[in-house]
Amino acid sequence: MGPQQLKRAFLGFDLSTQKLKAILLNSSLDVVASAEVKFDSDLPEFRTQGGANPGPNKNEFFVQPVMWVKAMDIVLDRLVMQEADLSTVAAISGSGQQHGSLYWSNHGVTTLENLDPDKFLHAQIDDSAFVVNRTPIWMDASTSKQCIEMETAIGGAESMVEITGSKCYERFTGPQIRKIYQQKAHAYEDARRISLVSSFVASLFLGNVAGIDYSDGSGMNLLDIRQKNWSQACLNACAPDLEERLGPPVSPNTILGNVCEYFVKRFSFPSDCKVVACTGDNPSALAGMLVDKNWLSVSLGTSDTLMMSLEEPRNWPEGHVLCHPTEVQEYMGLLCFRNGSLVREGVNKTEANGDWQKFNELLESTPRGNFGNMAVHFNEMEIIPKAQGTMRMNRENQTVIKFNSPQTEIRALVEGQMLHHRAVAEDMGFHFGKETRILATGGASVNKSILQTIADVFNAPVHIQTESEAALMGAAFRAAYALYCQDLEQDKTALCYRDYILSLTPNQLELVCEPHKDSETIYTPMLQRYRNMAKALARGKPVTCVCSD
Ligand SMILES: Nc1ncnc2c1ncn2[C@@H]1O[C@H](COP(=O)(O)OP(=O)(O)O)[C@@H](O)[C@H]1O
Ligand SMILES: O=C(CO)[C@@H](O)[C@H](O)COP(=O)(O)O
Repeated sequence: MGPQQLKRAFLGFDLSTQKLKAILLNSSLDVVASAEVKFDSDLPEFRTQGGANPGPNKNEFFVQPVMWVKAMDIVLDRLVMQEADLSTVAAISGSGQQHGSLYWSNHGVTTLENLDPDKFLHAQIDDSAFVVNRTPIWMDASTSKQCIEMETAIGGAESMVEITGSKCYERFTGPQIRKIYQQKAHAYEDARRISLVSSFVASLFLGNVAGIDYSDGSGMNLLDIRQKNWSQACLNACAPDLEERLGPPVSPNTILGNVCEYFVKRFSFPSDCKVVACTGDNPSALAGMLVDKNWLSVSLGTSDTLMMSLEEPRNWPEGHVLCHPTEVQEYMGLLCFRNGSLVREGVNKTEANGDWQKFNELLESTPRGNFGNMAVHFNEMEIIPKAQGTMRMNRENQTVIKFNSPQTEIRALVEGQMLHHRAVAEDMGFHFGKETRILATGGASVNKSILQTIADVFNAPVHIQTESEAALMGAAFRAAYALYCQDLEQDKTALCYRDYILSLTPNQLELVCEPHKDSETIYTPMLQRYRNMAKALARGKPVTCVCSD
């Protein structure tokens, strides 16, 4: 490594549901600075709760895109306050919450191309930069009509799965774009370009609307995941003249160009600092986890997700197959559960005064299996199964309104969530056996009591990494790898992504929880009971109640 390379740093961003995070890694991929902006508390003027605003209609959720622009101003200033040397940044990449979309006006695109370094980004990229100022995010589940229309237009859900890797899901970008086309026809007409949250992050640094990468693009019901191009049939089923608004999709390893002058003048980035295509936060987490194919990756962010690498695309009736974020010939499987951290946070507030330590003490004070008391908490419309509501069942299989102790409530919640995740994964053909190992990441992965419940319910050891934010690390790692590939150009001896990153930094995995010996005996029968409860909720079955457990 030459002296210039020794000074190289890599900058990663993660614009997820509740915050914008940034991390600066040196050439050995050690963390040298990090900063974050929490939307609810740092930007209260946008009145988000858990990073989102509820819309006027049922199942609608949105964000004002200017909030994300403002967050970028603040997070960069916070890095500078830590004396992070941005003049050494050789490459930048990022990740973003999946499926959310931004609609650039003509004026917005022109502004982006001519940013004035004397002003904050948000003073320039303001409301007038977007034709939709309440922009839909992944939590929005209001597009059932558009999902049916798109699937019908291309010959049914199976065809949609075959082409795009997923049947139509309400939060996916295609159905969301179609809703805007139908309900805000003028805005759609005026939208010059459409970005995903991830490609929006890249666009800011590029000073130009950036291409959508194959991996995050797989969460739109628009990309042909085998051909790695927009599917004409899906575009036609969605909205007119869409291809020109999306621009050509790009490989996640693409160097999009140099950072724009704004960042050179305002923050002293080198003028040849590269902007690498950004991707979705779940693909980015997989890129940050660096595990091989025997591992199940679990992200406990706002949503809970399960992820795994796949050599070939599969046609799953539920769940998602995405293009892989680092191995261009490969794919990844993704299951997303919407009722994750925010539901745990809610129960923590009511049962333990919002104190996670107390929450954990109560969880640990109850036995595995919770004496047969079980709960399903789908506070918001769940993704698989499509169901909403709460159900509690005691050991006699009677539904109850509330359990009579906070500890029973807490264990029923956490076991219920993990049983849900396991049941859905098993129903899709996954087998959790002796060889299964789990790697956890995301905000709730710091909680060992929750991780122990995962170990027990999945009957598999659970590990964590030194950095609990795999999506953020994945962003910076991908920036480093893209630069390495560029340096080697056509060299066929180039290391693959994982080998290259591991050649610079060891993947420090810490085994945090092993399953108890009785786990399988306890949780196997509970899985079937759980499935019945979730099915009853999905059918909207009226609940017959007794008073308590
Ligand atoms: N000690 C903890 N125990 C359980 N959950 C926690 C703990 N600390 C943070 N969390 C959860 O982490 C969530 C945020 O995770 P994070 O990965 O930052 O979210 P996102 O990436 O979706 O913005 C919060 O909603 C919070 O409930
Ligand atoms: O919708 C999905 C994945 O399909 C969500 O996982 C979003 O990508 C939001 O991620 P987090 O903020 O919860 O990490």
